[in-house]
Amino acid sequence: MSMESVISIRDLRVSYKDHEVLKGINLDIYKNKITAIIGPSGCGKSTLLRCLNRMIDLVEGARISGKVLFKGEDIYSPKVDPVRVRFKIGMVFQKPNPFPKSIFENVAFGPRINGYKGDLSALVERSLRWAGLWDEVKDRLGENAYALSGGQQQRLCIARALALEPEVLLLDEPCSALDPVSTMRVEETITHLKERLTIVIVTHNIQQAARVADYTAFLLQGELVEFGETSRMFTVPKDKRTEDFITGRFG
Ligand SMILES: Nc1ncnc2c1ncn2[C@@H]1O[C@H](COP(=O)(O)OP(=O)(O)OP(=O)(O)O)[C@@H](O)[C@H]1O
Repeated sequence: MSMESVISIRDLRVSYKDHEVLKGINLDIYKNKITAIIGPSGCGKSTLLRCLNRMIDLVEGARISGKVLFKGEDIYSPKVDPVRVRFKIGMVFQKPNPFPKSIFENVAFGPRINGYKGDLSALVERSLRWAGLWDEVKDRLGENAYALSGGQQQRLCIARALALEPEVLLLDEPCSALDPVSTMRVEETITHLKERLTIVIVTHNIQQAARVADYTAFLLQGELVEFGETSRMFTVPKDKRTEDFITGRFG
């Protein structure tokens, strides 16, 4: 079966001032799959993720070259509006960052300012269901989001991203601030979500990649060492450096 690529990364290079941190990355992100980006601290995982929806534009001093094609169109083309890109390719960050507003408003806010014409309550409910949070919050939608636990806040941030109906969701170490039970809930949520959209997750946690990812990309010092199906890569890595990393010899 041939896989459909949603994002194609071609010879992507990023420098911060004179420091090149991504050195010509070529990678395809497949539709309705979960792709994990792993590698030791500082290898460029977050930088790569930020390039996929032009969040990198907001980083002062970052220079980028190469192409990121989203369904065939280069998102760095001058005629592309980065704000629209970020609607289509949403992002969830390491630390849950809900707005200091009600649970309902956190999810409704984006679609409303974006001129959503449909039934907002239905959209909020649907997004919270997809994020696996509805049952826990349905009777307290008016409460401040800060009253939720860290893990619930993170699922709320996922719901907030989903309310904009993205086709791809980028997650930057979404569980690193969470306890093991909350981590498990977020992982379950992500696993269900791939039926509806495409997911790219940066993780420090190799076990997490093994648990959730269909495909894994291993980065080292700004280079893509290896990419492939997670099950294959974690059992028969092609590169010695991949083997050393996943068996915990470094990183
Ligand atoms: N805004 C910035 N300005 C200058 N250098 C930066 C900036 N952001 C990241 N870097 C540098 O770029 C390199 C890659 O950083 P990046 O955050 O992408 O790596 P990472 O693999 O996500 O790291 P970690 O796992 O520690 O989060 C590092 O050397 C980092 O110090």
